[in-house]
Amino acid sequence: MSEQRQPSNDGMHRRTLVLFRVIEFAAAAYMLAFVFWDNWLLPGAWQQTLSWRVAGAFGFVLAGALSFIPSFTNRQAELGALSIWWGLFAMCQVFVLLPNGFIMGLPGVYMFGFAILVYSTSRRLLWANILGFLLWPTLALFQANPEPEVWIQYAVFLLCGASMLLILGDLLIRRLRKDSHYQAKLSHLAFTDGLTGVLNRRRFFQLLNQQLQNRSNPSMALLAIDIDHFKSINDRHGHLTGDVAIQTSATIIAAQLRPSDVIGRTGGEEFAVMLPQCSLDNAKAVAERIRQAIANTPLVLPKPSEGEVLHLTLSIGIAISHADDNSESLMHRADQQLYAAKHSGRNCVRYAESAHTETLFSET
Ligand SMILES: Nc1nc2c(ncn2[C@@H]2O[C@H](COP(=O)(O)OP(=O)(O)OP(=O)(O)O)[C@@H](O)[C@H]2O)c(=O)[nH]1
Repeated sequence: MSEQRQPSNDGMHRRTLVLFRVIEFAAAAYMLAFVFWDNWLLPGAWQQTLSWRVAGAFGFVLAGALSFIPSFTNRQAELGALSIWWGLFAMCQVFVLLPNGFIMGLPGVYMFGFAILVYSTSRRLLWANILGFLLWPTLALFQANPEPEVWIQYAVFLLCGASMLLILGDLLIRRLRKDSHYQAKLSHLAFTDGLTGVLNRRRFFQLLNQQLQNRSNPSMALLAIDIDHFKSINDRHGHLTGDVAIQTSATIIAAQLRPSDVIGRTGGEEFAVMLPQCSLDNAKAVAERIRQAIANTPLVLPKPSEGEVLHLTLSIGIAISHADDNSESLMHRADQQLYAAKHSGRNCVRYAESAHTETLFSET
């Protein structure tokens, strides 16, 4: 039926990507800077820990660099989580090697814990991240085999940290979901015609222009559709009945289309249908199917004309796109054919063989 695409969120996507790269490269710089910090605090310790710090920094640089490869750019959350796990792992190895490293390392573990929250964009990732948060320090603890009281102290801090991250992560995920739900709702409202549920005029023409700019597409067909004598329906039965006639027409037209076809309401009782990759012969068949479906479906009227039956008819104009068309020129040709169909007595399909000829295709 009608295509209801989400708006592209390119601006936001680019900002997130830039933020991701800044975080990754800043984390790498931080890892390396602490080599010198340790040397100042603990003279000589940096030599022991250098390789793990460099390895940690390498993980961050790698994640940042991968984000420049197009196939990875949509996987920032997973990439970020992996790099943070790796950073945490490298940092835990550093703690094992430093005297009193575990006590000194707790703030660092927490810092990494909070960093993984940035990349916990789904519940699955949140759980995986919390597992990483618990796993690496515990493994490092086994390696270091410290005094029992350090074990207990560490285990308590880790479990407190993990539960805190779980609560915060869950709150963040709820917020993210609410935002994206709200965004989807807003774009649905902005792109959809309130009466019929098909695309509104603005969105239809946006998509039409996009299709026409996509030069890899062969010719497309555009149908301009208008309900015949609609004013008299309103005048005789009232606007409520007129609205029902418009809604019913949209539903019947949409039911005749392929999933890749797009229908929009372009005016009061006017619709347009985009048929991508469609020859004139196929477009004529679709238009004729639509015309017949409407003509053969009697509309049972609502109150106050309950019980009465109305027979709607459509006039349809077809235009086939040229290489240099934009939405206006293509719509203009389809409209010309629609007016020709109206002048030929309505309830028929008209199309142009070429730019200069027009042919009456069907008539009842
Ligand atoms: N009920 C209802 N009527 C609408 C809506 N939008 C436009 N109209 C009415 O649609 C009618 C369109 O009439 P015209 O443009 O004269 O066309 P027509 O009577 O269909 O005549 P032809 O197109 O020549 O067959 C007008 O009376 C508008 O007020 C709407 O959303 N609901």
